[in-house]
Amino acid sequence: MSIQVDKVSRTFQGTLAVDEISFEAKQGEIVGLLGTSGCGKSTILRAISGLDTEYDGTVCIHGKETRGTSRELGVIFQEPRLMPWLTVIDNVCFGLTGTKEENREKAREILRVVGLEDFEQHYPKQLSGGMAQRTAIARALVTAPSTLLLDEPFSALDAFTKLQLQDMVLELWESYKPTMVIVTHDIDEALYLCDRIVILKGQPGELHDNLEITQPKPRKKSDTKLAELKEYILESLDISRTPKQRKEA
Ligand SMILES: Nc1ncnc2c1ncn2[C@@H]1O[C@H](COP(=O)(O)OP(=O)(O)OP(=O)(O)O)[C@@H](O)[C@H]1O
Repeated sequence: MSIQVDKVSRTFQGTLAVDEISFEAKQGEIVGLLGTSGCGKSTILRAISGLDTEYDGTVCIHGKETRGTSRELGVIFQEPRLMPWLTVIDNVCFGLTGTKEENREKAREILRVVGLEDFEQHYPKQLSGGMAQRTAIARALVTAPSTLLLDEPFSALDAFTKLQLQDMVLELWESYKPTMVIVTHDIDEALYLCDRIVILKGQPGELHDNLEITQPKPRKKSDTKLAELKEYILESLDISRTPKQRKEA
């Protein structure tokens, strides 16, 4: 499924938070929404997900204007949002419509993919942060949604778990190529995962750049082209200089 965001603006209590943002995620692309804090990345993702409908402009999913949630869209948030009274497997099954056995079979398959097959009877409080987030990823993926929206999915995790889960998401993407939009603050993460990076800047947030990243995946973290792109992004966001250097420029 492709996603077209066309001139989306959002005002909160009379204050413009994002101003006419437009971009496209083509079928099977991973698009990163990158920008400094408060520029409106999550606001845009909430408009795409349909969790927010009070925006101006349009969001089209596969060419059709949509406003509101859809089963075609899987959403993964920064925190796992698991139901504490349900086991791992029941959290993953929640929302599935098949028979109990069918649902459990599907859930077990995806729990194997995320490496949690031995923890299906655990409750959320018995899991580490990374395991809880893997459960949330399994829950979002169990319906094999054609589009996945991820709002800073790894930002609460330690550096090693974050790298592992980035690779896991890439492997899952390789397996059936869903369209993905991922909100991140992390330039390295965006350069590692994304086919396109949409850069927002300012308050209200405006579209600043739209970069296509053509390096084949999986990518080497040491790739010189990616290092050049990182420098370019840092400079364009004006964060490669100290406040003193900015003043002097
Ligand atoms: N429900 C809300 N009510 C009022 N203002 C809001 C609301 N949601 C977002 N905003 C404002 O909209 C702007 C954009 O917020 P948003 O959370 O989309 O930014 P962000 O780029 O995702 O930030 P961060 O990277 O810090 O999570 C901010 O100024 C924020 O205060």
